Amino acid sequence: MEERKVFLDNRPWEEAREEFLEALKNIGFLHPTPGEKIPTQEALGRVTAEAVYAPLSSPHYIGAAMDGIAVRVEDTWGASEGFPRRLVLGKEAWVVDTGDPLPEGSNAVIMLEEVTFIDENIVEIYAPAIPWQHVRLPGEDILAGEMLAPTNHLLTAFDLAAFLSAGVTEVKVRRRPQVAILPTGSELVPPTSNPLPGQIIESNSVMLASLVRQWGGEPHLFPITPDDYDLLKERLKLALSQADVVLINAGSSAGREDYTARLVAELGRIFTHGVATKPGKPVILGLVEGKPVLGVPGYPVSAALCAELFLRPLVYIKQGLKPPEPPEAQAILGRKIASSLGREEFIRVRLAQVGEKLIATPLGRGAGNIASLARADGILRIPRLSEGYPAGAEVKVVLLKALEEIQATLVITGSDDPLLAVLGDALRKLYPGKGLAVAKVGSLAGLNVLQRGEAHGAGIHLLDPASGTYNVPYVEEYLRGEQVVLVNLAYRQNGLMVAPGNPKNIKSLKDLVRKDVTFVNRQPGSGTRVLLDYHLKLQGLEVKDIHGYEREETTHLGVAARVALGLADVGLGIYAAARAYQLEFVPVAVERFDLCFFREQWENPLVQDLVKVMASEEFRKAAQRLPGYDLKDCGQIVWKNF
Ligand SMILES: Nc1nc2c(c(=O)[nH]1)N[C@H]1C(S)=C(S)[C@@H](COP(=O)(O)OP(=O)(O)OC[C@H]3O[C@@H](n4cnc5c(N)ncnc54)[C@H](O)[C@@H]3O)O[C@H]1N2
Ligand code: MOO
Repeated sequence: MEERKVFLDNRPWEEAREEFLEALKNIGFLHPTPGEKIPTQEALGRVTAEAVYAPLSSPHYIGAAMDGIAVRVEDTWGASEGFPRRLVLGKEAWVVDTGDPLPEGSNAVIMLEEVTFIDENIVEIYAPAIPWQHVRLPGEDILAGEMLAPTNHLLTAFDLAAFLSAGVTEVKVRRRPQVAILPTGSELVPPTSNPLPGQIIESNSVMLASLVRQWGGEPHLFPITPDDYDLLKERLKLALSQADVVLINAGSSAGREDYTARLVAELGRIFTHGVATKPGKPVILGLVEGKPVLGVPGYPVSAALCAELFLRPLVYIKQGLKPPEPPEAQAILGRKIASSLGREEFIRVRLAQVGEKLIATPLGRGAGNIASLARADGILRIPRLSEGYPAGAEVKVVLLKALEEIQATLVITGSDDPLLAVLGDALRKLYPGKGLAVAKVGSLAGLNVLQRGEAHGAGIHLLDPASGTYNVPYVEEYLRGEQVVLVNLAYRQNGLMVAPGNPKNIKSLKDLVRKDVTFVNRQPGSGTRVLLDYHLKLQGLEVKDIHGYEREETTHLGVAARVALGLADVGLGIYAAARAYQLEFVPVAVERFDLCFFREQWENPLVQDLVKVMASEEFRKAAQRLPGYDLKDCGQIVWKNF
């Protein structure tokens, strides 16, 4: 077995990029791509390869700027309200429409509104005209020979219109930088809705290709290359013959089948293998046959970040552009975030405009969690030499979405439920541009988030075992002194999740104490645990008799996974979790899920729109796709203290 390099570099990414760009500059790679002529109509977003000059003036003839009559100024002298002048049509006055060439000899236009047609030959005017009034003169807009755009200019819709009006029908633009994308990995399969266990759907290429297009480049998508050194080598050579830059996706780390680094080293030179970022650590920056070859990690978020940091500048520079700085905003960190020393972390965050404050809440950090990148509103960078930030810290966030979109989005914290996504969808349908995002922290923690003013509302389902009532006792205790309203979202079924076919024939909570049944529980403090304990007590069942009661999971999905893997026979949770694991669901109890708002937010028009949507036919119809919900009180105020 050959020797493997296991330890990667751990350089600051800026330093690695700087060195790489310097090397590329020294070999002349950073010169912009050569020009190609394309029709002006197709040049939006392209970059000029040379200055564009106007062959024609615009306008290119003397024309009327208004509907009316063309006249000779001299013939209008002396006209006034008291002494109107009459002009003979066809001799002293000519009817013209906006844009018509001015008839020979005329030098002004009088607007229709200021003219009386006496008969078909005679018109009357009431004021003298001044030379060239309401007339567009040649070159007024563009002079023949004038420069319309300089070299290395990104073409806009307005440029294209200006070019065409000056007779520029073709423009020489930079050839789009060609980026070859080579997905690799024997586990990858082309996009499908029926992957087998162990097959990973190849999804990075579409992301990387779309980014390349957004930046102005042209992607060349290669087929999936299995982990085969020689085949990868062959494809890399082909890619180098077709593209300006080659990106090999995955196999960048130091595993048994991570060939990228070895291949780049064999064919060319590696500048960096490993940067001090999280995610994106095992990136490879190399040079083969005078062209950059980037090895980016396979995890989607790592791949996206590496492409942003190392590929994006190349695509811009090759077009003769400076990569634009992304927009940023100042935000307040909703909760504390810890980060490991030595690597710069790029954290996906959700942003919420609550009152005056823009609140940033960290989202999932896994490098494989692409949906959290899709949902993220921004990226928070934690420097290499920082261990993170406390809650409440002022931080700078790179925006992934427009601030107006973020400001039109309601953030509901607390407990998540699939019904909230359906509600958000209906909100978007009925009020385009408005949205709802869920920042799941659990019911009780949600009340805390509300108290800190970091979300607009909270979803809660907190059963008070003493009274058997929902939510109100908790709000009275935890939000004492605040003005609060509770609006019902739904009554939702909780049930027992069991293996398909219900092999242990579990019909109710009473079956949990059977000797042959093992249970998986939720953590203390979770709404589901409180619900379980309450119903056990009502039915006089003893927790000590439940086999597995002390085995805890912290999510509905965690419970479902355990049952699906056969590690437990049964757990309590919501229907959606059971369905995700194709488990059977035996309904046992109904809980009340309310949305909790402080008075200030209750009066927010966005919240009022949401409440209207809750009452809408649109939402109620859409909600039918989720079984196990009763919407009889949905949108109704169930309690308020102001
Ligand atoms: N012992 C160590 N293991 C790992 C290290 C390390 O330093 N020591 N680094 C970890 C880090 S950090 C990352 S990031 C990954 C990067 O690994 P690779 O670039 O070699 O990627 P793979 O292992 O092949 O793939 C990772 C993951 O991504 C999936 N993948 C790959 N390509 C695609 C694609 N085109 N579309 C969708 N998903 C893709 C792949 O199936 C894997 O699940 O290594 C850690 N390991
Ligand atoms: O650095 Mo890896 O890229 O954590 O995800």
